[in-house]
Amino acid sequence: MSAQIPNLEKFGLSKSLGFLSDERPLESFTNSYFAAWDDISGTLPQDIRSHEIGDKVRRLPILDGTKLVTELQYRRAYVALAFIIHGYTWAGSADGKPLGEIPPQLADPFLHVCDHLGLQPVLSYAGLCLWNWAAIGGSGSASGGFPDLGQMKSMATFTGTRGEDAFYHVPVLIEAEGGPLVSLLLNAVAAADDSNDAFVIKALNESAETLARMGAHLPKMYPVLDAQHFYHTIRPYFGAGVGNEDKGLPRGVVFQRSNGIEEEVKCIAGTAGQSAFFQFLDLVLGVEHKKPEDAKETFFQEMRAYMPRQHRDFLNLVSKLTSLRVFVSNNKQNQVLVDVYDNCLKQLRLWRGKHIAVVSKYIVQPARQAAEMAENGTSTNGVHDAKDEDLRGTGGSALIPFLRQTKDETLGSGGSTS
Ligand code: HEM
Repeated sequence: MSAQIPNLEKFGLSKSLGFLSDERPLESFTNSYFAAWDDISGTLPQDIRSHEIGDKVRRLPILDGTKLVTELQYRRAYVALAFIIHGYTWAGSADGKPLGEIPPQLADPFLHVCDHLGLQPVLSYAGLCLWNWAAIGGSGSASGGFPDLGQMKSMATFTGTRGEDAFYHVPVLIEAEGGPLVSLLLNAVAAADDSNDAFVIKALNESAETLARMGAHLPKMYPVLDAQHFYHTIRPYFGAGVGNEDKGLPRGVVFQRSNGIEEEVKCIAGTAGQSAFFQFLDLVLGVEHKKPEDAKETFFQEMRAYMPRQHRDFLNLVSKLTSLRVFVSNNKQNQVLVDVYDNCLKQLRLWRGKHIAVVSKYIVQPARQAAEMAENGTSTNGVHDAKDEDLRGTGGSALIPFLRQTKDETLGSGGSTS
């Protein structure tokens, strides 16, 4: 009897695009009632530069979030409101101090939208990447496939630069490339349950090829996104309640409701570590990550709270399936099976190695330079704590040791890493 494989459609997932879903994100609201949110999110880079964002938000009417109808409208609202809230927080006041109190014009609808989508009230990976892309001038590439980096635009950004677009869209390209693996690997799990070695071998071979193609998208970031621009100008806008207590958000982020109630929240900042796709790969392939000694859960378990409810529920079901690692270790006599499994894990490990190089360029190196400048007294932006503080990931992880550990845990059968 085949294993109970979850139905992708029920969780809003696509057979070809995986967690990106078949329906493309809305570029604007079809209901003109929400036009004010489109307007503010559309001019965010200019309003941030001029610090007009604070006044614009205060002049906003309180729109009724319960008038949103479809999932696409809710996602559009999440992207627009989350970007406006982070822009308001970090650039809303002319004196440069963050504004940790979010007024009812944003608080009321945003908390409703997050509740509906099952998301924490903060700009997370779904808002930065999954639901924040469109093809420039139409549906896709000239050849009819998924658009490439130069053909994509964001619905919302903080700086309006192509570099910021690339930071959001390279993950989208990787999710799109890897999308077919969701149904393929689930079918492989079912085939393993039916002792169909031939199908599992074919699926693992295809998966290894797809993982290699996913890795080829990562360097696309390099020519478009400048590391200093990312580190000093874009990344600070992702800042959330956790880790910014001494940077002007002592109570985290406080949502002021129109009924007078204040809701204090401390969330971590958005990171691609919140991608459900990579957690899916780890689960079906049987990659296990250890939690730090002093922690209640792994980084990956913690990140599930920051995924849309549908994605979290899907992963919970997948985590109950028997992984392909178990099937391979029960069939060690089939050397072809062992080899294709090991090759697949090797490709995932290589992807993680390439990702570490990206993180080194965009966080570790600029953080070191900033720390050196601060030590030499040549810093102009008051960065004194780069060594201790900024070498943590956006999601709060201990960055390079964490990413190395994650890569090293991506083992082949019998613990192989070659
Ligand atoms: C400038 C580009 C990037 C930077 C600076 C960056 C930074 C980071 C950091 C710091 C972490 C550690 C977790 C944390 O946030 O605390 C992380 C994890 C992660 N990132 Fe990235 N990242 C970048 C690009 C990407 C891309 C393009 C993807 C593709 C979807 C991606 C996927 C992941 C995943 C899946 C993890 C979890 C660790 C793992 O599974 O290996 N990142 N990233």
